[in-house]
Amino acid sequence: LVTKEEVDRLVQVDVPPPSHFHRDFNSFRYFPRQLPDPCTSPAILSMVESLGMITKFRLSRESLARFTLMVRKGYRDPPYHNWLHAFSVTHFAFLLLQNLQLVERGVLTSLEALALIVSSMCHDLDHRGTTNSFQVASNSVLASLYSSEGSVMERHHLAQAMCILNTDDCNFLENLSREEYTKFLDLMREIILATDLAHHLRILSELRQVAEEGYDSANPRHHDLLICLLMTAADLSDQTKDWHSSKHVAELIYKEFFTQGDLEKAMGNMPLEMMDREKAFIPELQLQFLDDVAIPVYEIVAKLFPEADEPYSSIKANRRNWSRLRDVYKRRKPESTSSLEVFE
Ligand SMILES: Cc1nc2ccc(C(=O)NCC(C)C)cc2n2c(-c3cc(OC(C)(C)C)ccc3Cl)nnc12
Ligand SMILES: [Mg+2]
Repeated sequence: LVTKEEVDRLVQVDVPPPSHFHRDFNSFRYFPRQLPDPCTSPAILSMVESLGMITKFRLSRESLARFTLMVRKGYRDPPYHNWLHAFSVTHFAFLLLQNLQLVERGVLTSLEALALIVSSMCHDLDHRGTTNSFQVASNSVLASLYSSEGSVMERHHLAQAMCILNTDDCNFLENLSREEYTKFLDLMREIILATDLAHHLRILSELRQVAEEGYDSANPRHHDLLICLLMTAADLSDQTKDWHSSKHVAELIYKEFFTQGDLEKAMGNMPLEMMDREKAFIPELQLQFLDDVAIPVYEIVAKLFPEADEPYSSIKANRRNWSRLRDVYKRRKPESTSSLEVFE
C-alpha cells in the first residue's frame, strides 16, 4: 500500500511545471518512457496542475497524490502493460489537451478532460499481459466475472479504478458536486471500456464520418466519439515517436504476446500467429496493425485538428521503416534464430 512518507514526499515539495522534467516535455516529439521512474508520479501531478484541474475542481493535492501512488502500485510488471505504459498514455492525453487547446476551444468540457486524464492513468490497471480471449480460454477468475458482458480485462481495469477511488483518502474528487461526480464516473466507465480494441473497431466507421462532416460540439454523440478517439490515440502514442523508441516498444509488445503464445501451447491450444514466436513475422504484422488500426486513428485526429499533424507524419514515417525492415527480413529465413531478431 501507500505509506504516509511516500505521500508527504509527493505533496511536501512544490510541484514544478511540466517543462521542469524536460525542455521538450510539452512536445509531441517527447518520449515519456525516458523519464526516470521516480519522476513519473510528480510528473502526473505537474500535468494535472498545468491543465488547471486542481483549481477548477478544487482537487485535494494530498488525496490526488495518494490516488496516483495507489494507481501506479495497482499495475503489475509485464513487459508492456505496466505503469510506464499508463504513464506514457496519460502524457499523450495531456499533450492533446494542451496542444490542441481542447477545453479552451469548447471542444471538450473540463470534466471530460479530467476524465480523460484519470482514465488514462487507470485504463490498464492490474493487467496480466494476456488478452481477453486468453482469459476465456484459460477459464480465469476475471472471465468467470465478466465474460458474459465481454471486454473482460477492461471491466476489471474499471473495477480496480473504482476500488482505488473508494479507498479512504484517495477520493481526490470529493469537492465535485454530486452531479459532476456522477457524470465523471459515467465518463470514466465509457472511456475505460472503450479501450477494448473490439470497441474501437466497432466505432471506426462513425469516427471517419465525424472527420468527414466536421466536429459538432453541440452533438453529445460527437463528444463521446471524440473522447474514445483521443483515448485510443493516447493508448497507441508510442508508435508516433522516433523510430528507435517506437520499435523498442513494439519489441515489448511482442515479448508479451509470445509469452502468451507459449502459455497457450503449454495448455494445448493453438496461439494466433502474432503470438507464436515460431511463426510470427513481426514487420508484416506491424504493417498490418499500423494500416488497419493505428494510422487511421492519427489520420482522423489530424483531420479534425491540424495541430496534431506531427504524430500523424511520425507514424507514417515509422510505417516506412517497418516496410524497409520487412524487405530486409523477407519472410523469416529458416536459418534465422528468432522472430525477435528484427529488433537486434
Ligand atoms: C505496436 C502495437 N502493435 C500491435 C499489434 C497487434 C495488436 C493486436 O491486439 N492485434 C489483434 C488483432 C485482432 C488486431 C495490438 C498492438 N498494439 C497495441 C494494442 C492496442 C489495443 O487496443 C487499442 C489501443 C484500442 C487499439 C489493445 C492491445 C494492444 Cl497490445 N498497442 N500497440 C500495439
Ligand atoms: Mg487495455
